[in-house]
Amino acid sequence: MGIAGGSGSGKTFFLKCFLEHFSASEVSLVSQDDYYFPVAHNMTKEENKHYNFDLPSTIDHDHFEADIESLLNGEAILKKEYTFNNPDAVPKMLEIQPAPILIVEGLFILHFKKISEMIDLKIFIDADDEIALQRRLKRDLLERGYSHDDAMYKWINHVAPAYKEFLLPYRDECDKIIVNNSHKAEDIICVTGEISKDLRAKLF
Ligand SMILES: Nc1ncnc2c1ncn2[C@@H]1O[C@H](COP(=O)(O)OP(=O)(O)O)[C@@H](O)[C@H]1O
Ligand SMILES: O=C(COP(=O)(O)O)[C@H](O)[C@H](O)COP(=O)(O)O
Repeated sequence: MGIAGGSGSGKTFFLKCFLEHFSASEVSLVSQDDYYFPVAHNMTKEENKHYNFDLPSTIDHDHFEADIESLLNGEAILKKEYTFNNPDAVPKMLEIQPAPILIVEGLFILHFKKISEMIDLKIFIDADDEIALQRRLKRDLLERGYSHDDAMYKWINHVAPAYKEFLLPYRDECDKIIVNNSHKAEDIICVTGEISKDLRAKLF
């Protein structure tokens, strides 16, 4: 199953609700964010602001693809957690076990052809630009230590153009488009309930 959607659309939120319906041994999850090519730790704030993290070329997609293939072949993988631009965070080594349901999540999973072809159920989380921006601003200011201006700079110059070029063109090929403009969890809880019921009936 693939979960795509722009930054702030609610991919992580959707997954959190979805995973409530399963035990750990039933689902495994790989996130595109864990496959960023490493960037220099001594980047200045200014360099970080201009580094575009929203291009497919920033992702080690060969490694991402290989790990997905391993999991589909029933082999566990070992992956270093991505800690965004936080030099103080110590990345954990994540051991991901294969499971009957494999979820692949991220911005460019539909753009990476090989990955897209491996996905049976494609889900697109869709939120209005303004709502996604407000969610992202909140996160960037509180969790990532960006100023309002720097967060806006990234949104205008990196995030929004990447969404148009590398994500939106694939929206209509998805099996389900889930509109997530709400500030409440009910809709997502309901839709994840339906999808998990279908999957359970098919797989278990
Ligand atoms: N339906 C919703 N109800 C309440 N909060 C939501 C909803 N959808 C998203 N959010 C919140 O918006 C923020 C961004 O969502 P997130 O899932 O992190 O987006 P993404 O992973 O696509 O960047 C998070 O703080 C999340 O909890
Ligand atoms: O978050 C980053 C990088 O963070 P930083 O620029 O702080 O290193 C990317 O810009 C993506 O837009 C993330 O998308 P998502 O919100 O989908 O995880």
